[in-house]
Amino acid sequence: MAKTKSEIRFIFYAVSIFICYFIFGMLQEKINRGKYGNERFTCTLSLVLITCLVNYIFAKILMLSWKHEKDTTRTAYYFSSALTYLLGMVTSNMALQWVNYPTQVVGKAAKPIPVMILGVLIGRKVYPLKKYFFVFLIVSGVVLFMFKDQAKNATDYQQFGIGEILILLSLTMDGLTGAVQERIKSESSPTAYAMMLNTNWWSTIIVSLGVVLSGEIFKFISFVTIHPEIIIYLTGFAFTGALGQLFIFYMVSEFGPLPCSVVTTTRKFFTVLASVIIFGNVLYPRQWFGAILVFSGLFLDIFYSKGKSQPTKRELNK
Ligand SMILES: Nc1ncnc2c1ncn2[C@@H]1O[C@H](COP(=O)(O)OP(=O)(O)O)[C@@H](O)[C@H]1O
Repeated sequence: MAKTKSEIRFIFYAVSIFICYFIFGMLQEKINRGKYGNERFTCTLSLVLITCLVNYIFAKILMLSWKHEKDTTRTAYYFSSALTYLLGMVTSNMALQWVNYPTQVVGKAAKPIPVMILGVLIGRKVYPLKKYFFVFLIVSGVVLFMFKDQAKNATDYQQFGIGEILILLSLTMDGLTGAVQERIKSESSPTAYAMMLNTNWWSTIIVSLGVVLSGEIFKFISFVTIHPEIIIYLTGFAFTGALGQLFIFYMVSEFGPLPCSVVTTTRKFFTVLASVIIFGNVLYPRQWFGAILVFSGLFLDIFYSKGKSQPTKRELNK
């Protein structure tokens, strides 16, 4: 019975993440890759500051409404996961100044891999061998499905450059965030709200310093004054991000960072799949193969990994 309930919650969180981040993704592209007059928006730190601040306020409001158990998580854990979470966002948004949106999304679709590897090396998590295989199937399927063939024109051919390095850095940061979250989850099992509140509190402080010390704040204010139309995108971006993040933290605190990254990665796949179906585009054989890999990986994972996860300390103490 409890099992079915937790499965229903998993599906509910996953669908909510899909919906929120679908809108979030469109706005992210609009903000980072859109043209404003003949200018581009490049205030990445300010953008991340808005995200963290709104996430913090959102969690704070939610926490006001009911009583919570005392959170015993070490501040050093929250601080380090906040720092890597922040660097992960800064580098992935910065990458968009060098590579286009599909390239960034395909690159970041590999997220479950660093989350898994660093979760084992640093987060003290143990996975059965088959779990590596299923995750590998899902990630390779998503990447195959979304990967765009290189442009035939030699001048369009892009070298491995700053954008790609930023994506790799971002993936490493995401993996480290997951690893620290894994430890938090197993040592003190805080609520989703407490995790969201503390992570965003520390990241807001760190990124505020960055925005002020780098002087980006002035550039941001002048950009918004000249192009006020961006405010509506920024508002929508922050709001859908905060709502989506609430479900992300529900997922992380209840099921862990790996299932969470598998959901966010398949979300990207389903977004592209839906647009292919809606616009009646034909799938290339490579995409068919990718889709089969994704569905096989998901299917196998659901049927063979069920109930095999390590219980948390709190569950053991119950
Ligand atoms: N484990 C996590 N802990 C905290 N925040 C997360 C986590 N996973 C995702 N997020 C938040 O959700 C946003 C979207 O994540 P995701 O869909 O994986 O896309 P991205 O490729 O931008 O990382 C991230 O920018 C981050 O703010």
